[in-house]
This record gives sequence, C-alpha cells and structure tokens, in this order.
Amino acid sequence: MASMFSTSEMSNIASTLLSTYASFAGTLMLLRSMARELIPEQLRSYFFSLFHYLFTPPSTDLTLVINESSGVSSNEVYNAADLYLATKISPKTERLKLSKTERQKNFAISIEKDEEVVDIFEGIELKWRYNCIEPREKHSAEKKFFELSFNKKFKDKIVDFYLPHVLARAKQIKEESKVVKIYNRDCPRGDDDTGIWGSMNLEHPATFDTVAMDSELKKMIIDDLERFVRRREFYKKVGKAWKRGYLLYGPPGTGKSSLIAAMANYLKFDIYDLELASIYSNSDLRNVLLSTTNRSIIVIEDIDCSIQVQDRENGLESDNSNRRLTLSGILNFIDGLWSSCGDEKIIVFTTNHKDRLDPALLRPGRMDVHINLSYCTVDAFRILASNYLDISNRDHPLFGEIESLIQSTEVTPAEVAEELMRSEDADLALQGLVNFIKHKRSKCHKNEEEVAEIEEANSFKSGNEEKEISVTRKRRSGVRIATRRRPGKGGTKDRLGRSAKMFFH
Ligand SMILES: Nc1ncnc2c1ncn2[C@@H]1O[C@H](COP(=O)(O)OP(=O)(O)OP(=O)(O)O)[C@@H](O)[C@H]1O
Ligand SMILES: [Mg+2]
Repeated sequence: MASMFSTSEMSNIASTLLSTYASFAGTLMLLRSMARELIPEQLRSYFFSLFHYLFTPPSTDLTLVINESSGVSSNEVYNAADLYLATKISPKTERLKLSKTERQKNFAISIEKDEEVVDIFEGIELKWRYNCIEPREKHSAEKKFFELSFNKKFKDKIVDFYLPHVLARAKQIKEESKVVKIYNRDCPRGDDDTGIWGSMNLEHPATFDTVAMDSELKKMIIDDLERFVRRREFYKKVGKAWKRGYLLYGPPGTGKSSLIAAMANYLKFDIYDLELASIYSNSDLRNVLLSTTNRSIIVIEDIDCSIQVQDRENGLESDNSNRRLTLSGILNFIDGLWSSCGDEKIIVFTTNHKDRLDPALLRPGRMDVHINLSYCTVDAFRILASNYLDISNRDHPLFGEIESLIQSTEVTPAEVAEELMRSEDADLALQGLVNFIKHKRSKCHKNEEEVAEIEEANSFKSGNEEKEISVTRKRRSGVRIATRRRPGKGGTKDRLGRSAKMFFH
C-alpha cells in the first residue's frame, strides 16, 4: 500500500506531537505542583483513598488479630492458638520454634515468625500467620500476634464454634503434657514456683494399673473421681463448694500413699503435701491453704499423729484465737472456709488408726468418702504378680497355695511386693513369698496364744471395762487372729457398723 505522507511530512508530524506532549506533561507537572501547594495534604490523601476504594475490587477475607496480651493480662486465645497450631504443622512449614525446660517432659514446639499454617474446619479454610514485630525502642517488648484469615461470610461460625474448639483442644493438649508436681514447704523453690510452696516433679510411678486392690473398689474410686471432675455445674447448682474429701485408712504398707499418687497421676492434679507439724496456727493454716492452686490434691498424712486431735470438749474449740493450730481450725476449713480457697480441690487424710480419730472429723459432711486399704487380698496379689513378675495366668503351681495363705494371713501388699522383687525368676520369687507368709503366719499364731493368755489373766481381774483389753476377731478364712483395741472404738467396721471397704457420707 502506498504511503499517504512523505518522509519529511511524517517527521514534521512527529516533532509536532512531541512538542505538544512536552507542553502537556509540563502543564501536568505545573498543575501537580500547584495542587500540592493549593490542596492540603489531608484532602489529597482523602482523594487518594477514595480513588483506591472505588477502583480496587472488595476483599472477601476477614482477618482477626489475636495479640499476645489483652491489656495487662495475657490473652487466652493467643496462648491456646500457640498450643493448637503446633498440632497443625504441615509439610510446607519451614521453620518451627522448639524449647524444653528442665521440668518439662517433652519438647514444646510452636510456629516461628512469619510462618503460615492452614487449618480446615468443617470445610472452611483458615489461614493462621504468626507475626512478631521488633520494638522501636530499646527496652520495650516485641509485639507478638497471630492473624487468622478466612472468608468473611463464615465470621459467625468461626467465632461461635471454631475458636471455642481451639480453646478446648488447647486445654486438652496442656493436660496431656502436664507434669504432675508435688508441693512441699520444705522443697527448694523452683523458677516457676510462687508463694510459700516449693515443688518438684512427682516421680511416683503409681497408677491405677499398678495399685493392687480389689478391682471393684478400684473401679468405685475411679468412678467417684470422674464424677467429681465433671460436676462443676452440679456443685454450682446446689451451692456446694467444688471439693471432695477422702479419708484413707489402713495399716502401714497397704497402699495409701500409692493410691494418692495414682489419683494425682490419673487426674493430672498437683499434690500439696501439708505437714501439720510445720504449721503453728489456724491463720497459718488458712494462708497455706489459700496459696494452693485449683485442680490439686491437698494431702495430710497420718492425721492422727500430725496434730493432737483432741476431743472438742477438752477446750480446744473454746480457744478461738488464731494463734494455735486446733482441730476446729482444720474442721472449719473442711466444712466451709475452703469454699473461699478456689475450685476443684481434693483433700485426702490418711491414718493407720481410724479409731483414734476424733468423731468430729468422721462426722458426715466432713470427709465425703472413707476408703479402707487393708491387707493383701487374692485380687491384689494377682495384680502384684502380674506387675512384678509378668505372670498374668493363674496357672503357676504356687498360685493356689499362695492364694489360700493370703486369705488366712495378714500380709500387706508392701510385704508381698518386697518378696516379689527379690528375684527375677518367678519360681524363686513365689517360693520366697510362700516361705515369708508361712513364717509370718506361725509368728501370728504364737502371738495369738500369748494374747489369749493375757486375756485369760484379765478375765480374772475385776472385769474393769475401761482397761485396754485384747479381743479376738474372725478373719476372712476363719483363722482367728488376735488384735488389740480399746473398747468402744473403731475396729474393722466403720462408725456405723458397716464393714464395707469404701463408703460415702
Ligand atoms: N496396694 C498396693 N499396690 C501396689 N503396691 C503397694 C500397695 N501397697 C503398698 N505397696 C508397695 O509398698 C510401698 C509402700 O506403700 P505405701 O507407701 O503406699 O503404703 P502406705 O499405706 O502409705 O503406708 P504408711 O501407712 O506407712 O504410710 C509402695 O511403694 C509400693 O511399692
Ligand atoms: Mg503412706
């Protein structure tokens, strides 16, 4: 096609266009600099935002910012997200934070700055991002926060269901990884200890699997604990403090302390070992108890020895002063005052001599559950044999003999356990146990004869009822074993004359 313009005409047109553009650009620059001078900064940025708003397509996403702290207190959602997201790490994640303190059992893993984690909740995609902004000033703290982004239309669902799910899951993770601690006033104080208690990790390995006792009794205890922890609303409804008291009684070596450790390990509750000997007054007791945390077990071992639990009529109750520790101080705490000491607490008293306890301590409402841990039963022996020697079938030739010996002799689980530990060879260990029980049994018979003699001698004296006497009682298999008790007190039955291993008030 022939050109409409000659070459010289074309170059004229080009130079005209160029000079026109130059003068236009010059005019624009002039206008801009005039606008900069004439239009105030605020108005200009307003126009800029308006322009941006009108010509940028609207975002469908919503981002929630979850700061590390809300005001002075820490933000529960932030802490929960930190734990929760550690379980959502995907193969795409490139950097993670890892830590472990001396007391922690496992490594703590969390996501690192600028990492993104994608979570799916009921088909909705959510993006979490962890941000950490360095402080501008030297001494101020860095600002840490999570950003949670998702489609706007799911806002209600995320706030009403997803975030509560994150909180619940985080609580579960925390409980699973919790290291149970034992607090004692004499323990050296660790970094994370506050108040008057020092603590260390509870290394006691006892669990409900290892504690040897009747399986029915064990089940009742576990059921009772589970009912207690899930009844927050019930306790609120009936206006009762959310506490439960257990009295464990029985001879030494029958598993009272082991049971407490098993309870703590099962519930993941810390233990506060309260030695009454180190407490000098009721107000001291109150302060000590007020400084215990929720979800804990307060233990007072050997309650009959640790305080002179004297009859109320002996004047201790009339001593209202807070200057000394009295039985009524302890009872007040059990009855009512401990409702001001937080929630979800268990108190356990142990004693070898229930019959020596003041009736005021045994009255209904004081200790909710009384548990009798007694001499080794056949059921308990089977558990010990399985745990110590890995013998789970009952076919060992010595089982029959041992079981009948156990039924007729007062032998504690601690004694049985000690015998079973003597050898790794099951035959040797079980034979050792047979010899031990036989030896003990013959000693018992000897004592029985001696006691019978004393009894006979006593019967010749003028029948003084108040004097300590010996009685014989029938045990499980019918072998008569002598025990000593004061007339009118405890014995093997509870206060109400029931002989159950566990009863509730
Ligand atoms: N029921 C049991 N099941 C398993 N092991 C037991 C049991 N009873 C005792 N033992 C063993 O005996 C040891 C001592 O038991 P534990 O300290 O629990 O007895 P206790 O009833 O608290 O005694 P005490 O009245 O002297 O405080 C335990 O470490 C454990 O090895
Ligand atoms: Mg004990």
